[in-house]
This record gives sequence, structure tokens and C-alpha cells, in this order.
Amino acid sequence: MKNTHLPDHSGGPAAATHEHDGPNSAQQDAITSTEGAIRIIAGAGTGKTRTLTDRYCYLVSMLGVAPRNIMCVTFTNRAANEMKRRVRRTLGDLDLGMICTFHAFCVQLLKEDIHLLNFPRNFIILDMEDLKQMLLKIFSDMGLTLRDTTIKRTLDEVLEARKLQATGYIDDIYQLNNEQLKARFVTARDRDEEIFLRYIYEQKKCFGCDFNDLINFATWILEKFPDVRHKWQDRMQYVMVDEFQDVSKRQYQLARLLAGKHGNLFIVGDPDQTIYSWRGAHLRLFLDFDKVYPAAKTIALTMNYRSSPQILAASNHLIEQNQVRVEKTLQAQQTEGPKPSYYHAKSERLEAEWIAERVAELQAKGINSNDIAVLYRAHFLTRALEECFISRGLPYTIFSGVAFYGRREIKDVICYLRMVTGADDLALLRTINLPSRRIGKKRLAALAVLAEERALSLYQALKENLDQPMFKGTDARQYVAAIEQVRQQRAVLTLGNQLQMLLDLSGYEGLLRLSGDQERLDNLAELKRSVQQAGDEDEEATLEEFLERVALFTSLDQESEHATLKLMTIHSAKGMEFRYVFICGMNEGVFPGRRISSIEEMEEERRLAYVAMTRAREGLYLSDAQGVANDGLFKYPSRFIFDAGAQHIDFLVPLEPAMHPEGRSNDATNGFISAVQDPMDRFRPGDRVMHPVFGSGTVNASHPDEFAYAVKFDGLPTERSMQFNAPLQKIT
Ligand SMILES: Nc1ncnc2c1ncn2[C@@H]1O[C@H](COP(=O)(O)OP(=O)(O)OP(=O)(O)O)[C@@H](O)[C@H]1O
Repeated sequence: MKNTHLPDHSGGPAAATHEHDGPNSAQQDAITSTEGAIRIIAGAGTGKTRTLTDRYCYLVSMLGVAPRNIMCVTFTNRAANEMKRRVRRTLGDLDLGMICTFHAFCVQLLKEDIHLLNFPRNFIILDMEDLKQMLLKIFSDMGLTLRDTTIKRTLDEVLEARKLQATGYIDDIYQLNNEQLKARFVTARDRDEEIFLRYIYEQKKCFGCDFNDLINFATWILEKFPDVRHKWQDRMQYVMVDEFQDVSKRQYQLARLLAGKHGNLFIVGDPDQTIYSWRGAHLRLFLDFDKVYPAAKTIALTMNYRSSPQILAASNHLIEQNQVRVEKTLQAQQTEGPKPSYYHAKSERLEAEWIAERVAELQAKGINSNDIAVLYRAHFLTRALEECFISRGLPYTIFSGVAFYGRREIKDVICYLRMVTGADDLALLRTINLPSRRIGKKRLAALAVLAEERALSLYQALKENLDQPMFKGTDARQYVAAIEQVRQQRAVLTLGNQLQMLLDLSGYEGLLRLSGDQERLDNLAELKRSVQQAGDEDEEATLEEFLERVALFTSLDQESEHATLKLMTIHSAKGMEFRYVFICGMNEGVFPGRRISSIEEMEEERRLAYVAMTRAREGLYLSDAQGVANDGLFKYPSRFIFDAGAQHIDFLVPLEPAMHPEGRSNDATNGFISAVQDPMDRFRPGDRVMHPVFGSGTVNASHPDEFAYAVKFDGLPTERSMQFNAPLQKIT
């Protein structure tokens, strides 16, 4: 085993920034502070990922801690893989299974202990497609149509909301058998509750866990069974959490539970980069860490090794406009570069052309396309860009919202593979008529009744009733035969060969070929490659393991395959860096989005702009297009351009006064803009203020996180909370 090299390096400015330069003193402190609760507040580009990796290597090689005793959770699988790659480069080939996402960690825990919930070890992980399919079945069972309720609403407001709120549903799963659960449909208080109960019933029937369950089940088991808790707490001598600013309350609770015995909880993140509040991430968790752990040590990393001083100055100025934050100013270590530029185009087409021209200029200077990224707030913004790039023959790759494994043909094949492993009902329903086997709705309904009566899965029921008249004239027998033949050969065939056999015997590949859709065939070829690769990398790898990895894959994990210009949303660009970054569509109503209705949401949008700008190393280009938006409103340049400080931005075309925030009138077209104009924290405790209705009063406290003052008005009996932008005047 190699030792990590950890030379004591001063934190002084360094001109060259190479990966092999030693850590600076703050980084060194973070690497070697191993015991107790440690919070690292790491600004953008300050070497957070690198420090985390060095710390991991330090624990293993200098302190002699086994990798199985270090839990290191990252935000995406992509980040986990990158970290493993770097650790292996230093420490050699080790089992690094505990460097993973929260969800992947929970899968490992559940594989060991889910029997406590009466689920089998080979439970299935339900992805978004499975959930949608399940809901469609439930709607049909309840006689609901998509007019009564939509999939999206049900996913957000029924499933997600209930599972985020409380974990009582797990007690139901645990205590009630299928019949008892079913009996509860009748007593459901309302339609949404019935949908939820039916969902629990369906998931229990196929032993499925959705992404929320993975976290909830793991926490529930740890809380309910002390022996199991102690086992995991013993193991997790060190718990490290990356991107802590985007961790949810429940994930934090899980990390705390696991670190409960040894007390070594290390969190690292950047409060200024919180961009997932809507997923339950709480900036507060980060800010209050030292309240939960009073002995916690906090280390700030503020030397930015990524961006030029000019890019950093604009980014710093932007984020300073936020009120709820931990004050920190990053210092640039890079050499000077040009100021970020801003181009205000007269139309979307002209904006796209301006970007294409700048890209061409960079390429002419010998810059690799891989080093250039165009970032945007929303997917729809790519249309104009794509049209322009295509007409100019400029190759580009879009990191699309639909992840590879979510594509229709890929999901079909994954479900075929699931027929070989667990043969769950969802997988059967998806595959049974691909290609058509003449098993229509009526036959499926009859099969469901058979399965229900005998408490069997659909597949078992089908297999046992192939001779029934109802399957006459269908290809049910061939379907079962294909699956059974692959099952029998599993022990002797490689993963790749199992898949090929299944594709041939089932007729699915033939069906795709018949459709002649080259893109789908290419995707299938890509999937085959990935299955083959999984088998090559590890001869012992099983189909179950492959499916489990795939189920945990999300759209944020997409890797860049081609050396072309990259187009992606800012959310997907999290954690990445590029030499040149374009941020397009910087218009009010787009970025910040029109639906922003509170100051908190506006601050989150600003953090998103900050994440976007800090991805750039040498060049940053901002742009917007004038005109009328989809909703008929006039488009103004984004406030974020001005928030970055006029002195830090090179305005390539002079703006008419009406385009500046201060030049805008307060008419109907920009009511949105004034409605969420950020208020300033204007008063200090003790200030005397005047309100047009309540009269005079004294400011008792200022609560920046709530954007409110506590004011005691002289004429009112109780203290009142007043928004920062309330009509208060200071009395001097
Ligand atoms: N001590 C150091 N000396 C030289 N270069 C460094 C040092 N620490 C980090 N870097 C370099 O700085 C860049 C940013 O590091 P890294 O990607 O780890 O930052 P980060 O904090 O994770 O960024 P972000 O949070 O913005 O995604 C990388 O190119 C990295 O190699």
C-alpha cells in the first residue's frame, strides 16, 4: 500500500495550479482532522473534492483504517466513481463499496437487513418508469382517468409528499399482510389516501422500494432494531458526507445515526451552492451543524484554484447579494484573464449565433471542444442553439433530461432482464406484449384474478396455467420458454451472453430491427456494451448486481462520451469545471424563473447562477435575447447580470436605459420583477421605525433567514413579525 503524500504546504498564493501540488494549510487541516464532528465550508473550486479524496487516503494509509469502516457519501454516482478512481490511483485496488451515494449505501444496508421488514434480499428498486406504470394500474383499478388526476400530481403530492412527511407507512407494511392492507382501501379517508394505500399494497406485493423508501426503510430499521443499529454503528468508524449543502433532513438523520457510536462525522459543502431545496435540502442543516454538535470544528477553504480572478470577482459579487449565507470571500490563485462578457442580443437566433461564433473563435485558437460548455436554466432553451449549431455543422452533445436508462427501449430490456431475476409483475406487464403475443387486456385481467386468488405473482400464475384455454392462440408459452431457458443457462453464460440469448429468444431485438429506428438500435448496442463490460470487469458479477446499479443511475450521472461542445442544464453541471463556460438565456422570467414567488426561492436561483459562473476556469460568457417570452411578456436582462457588478462585467453592447433594473417601470409586464425584488436588511435592533398603519415602534431583532424583523409597535400589545420589505421608515 502506498502512502499518500501530504507535504506540509503553506496556504500562500501559488501561481501554478496542478493536481499534484500539495494541499494548502486549510486543506491539510481538513485532511488530518479526523476525530469528532468536522464541518468544512468549502467555496467553489477550492479543492473540496480533492480534499475529501486526500482525507480518505489519509485515513486508510496513514491511520490504517479499513475502507469498509469509512462511509463516504457523494451526491451522484458519477462523483462516487470519480472519487474511487482517484483513491485507487493513490492506494491501489481496494474494495471501495462504501464510497457511494446515500441511496447506494441504503441498498447495501437493506440487502443485509431488509428481512426485518419481511422483504427478501432480492427486493427490486422501483425507478420513475416503474412508479408511473404502477400508478396507471392503480388508476385503472380505481376507475380513475387522467382527467381525474395526473401521474405527475400523484407522484408529487401523494407519494413523495407522504413519504417525505412521515414514515408511519412502514409500520403498515411491516405489520399488515396483503389482505389486511387491501381491507384498508375501503376505509380510506379520501381518494388520495386510497391511491397511497394501493401503492403500498402494490409495492409490497412485488417487494419494491422506491428512492424514498431506500432512505426511509434503512432509517426505520436502524431506529427500530438496536442490534442492527449497533452493528452498523460499529462498522462506520468514519462518516464523510460530500455536497452537504444539498443533503436532505432524512439523509442527515441517517448519517447522524450511523456516526452515533464513534462520533466521527465529517461534512463538506458550500452553503452558497445549495440548489436542491425543492428536494428537501436545507441550508439550515449546514448552518446549524455547530448547534447540533457544539464541539464541532469548522474549517473554511477559501483559496479558489479554478477560476481567473476576474471570473471570481463577478461570482463573489453576485453571491454577496444573498442575505442568508455564511460570509466568505474566495481568493483566486489563477493568473489574470479577461473580464466575463455579457452580450444582449436582439433575438434568440442572434444570441445563438453569437455563441456559435465565439465557440468557433475558441476552436480556431486550438481550444478543445471538450473544454467548452453551454449552460442553461431550462431545457427548452436549447432549441435555438441546436438549430444554429446544426446549420453551422458544429457538433455538440446534449446532456438530456432523460437518462440513458430511462429511455423506452432500454427500460424494456431492463424489464426483460428483471424477468430472469425476480420476474416481478411490473416487468411482466411491460414485456409480455413486446413483441405482440396476443395477450390483451382481457387475458391480462383474467391472469391477474388467477394470481390474486392463489397469492402468486403474475409470472408464476402464467407459468402454471399455460394449458388453460384462455392462453390458446397466444404466444404465452414462447414467452415463458424464453425466460426459463435463460434462467437455466445463467450459471454457465457470461452476462453479455445471457442478455443476447434473451433478446434473441424473446424476439425483442427482432422487433426493434423491424421498427428500423437507428437511434433505438444504437441505444440497445450501447446497453449490450455496458452489460458486457460489467461481466468483463468482474467475472462473478450477477445480473442482480447489474440491475441494482442501473436502478440507482440518475440523469445527473451521465458521463460525457464525445469530445464535443457540451450543452447541459446548470443542475447537471454541478461539480464540473470547464475552461470556457457560456450561460445563455439570462432573462428575467427564465433565469430567475417566472414562478419564483418568495425571497428564499430567489436566493436559490441566485445560488444556481453562482454555481453556473463558478464552473468556468478561463472564460465566462453571459448572454440573453430580447423579445417576447412564451407567456407574452417582454424579456428583460436577468438581474443576475447586474448582481455580478457592472464593474466586473464587460457589456459588449450598450443597454438602453429601459433594460437596466433601475430603468424599468412598474407596469403589468414586469410586475413579477418588482414583486420579488430582494429587500435589504435595513434596520438594526433598537432602531425606531414608523409604519403607515401601526405607527411607531422599535425593531427588537432582525431574522435574515426569514427576511423579517421582530418589531414591537408602541400601540400594539404583541411583537409583530414584519417582512424586510414592509413599508417601514426609520425615525431619526
Ligand atoms: N492545493 C491545490 N493546489 C493546486 N490545485 C488544487 C489544489 N486544490 C485543488 N486544486 C484544483 O482546483 C480545482 C478545483 O478543485 P475541486 O474540483 O476539488 O473543487 P471543488 O471545491 O470540489 O469545486 P466545486 O465545489 O465548485 O465543484 C481542481 O482543478 C483541482 O485540481
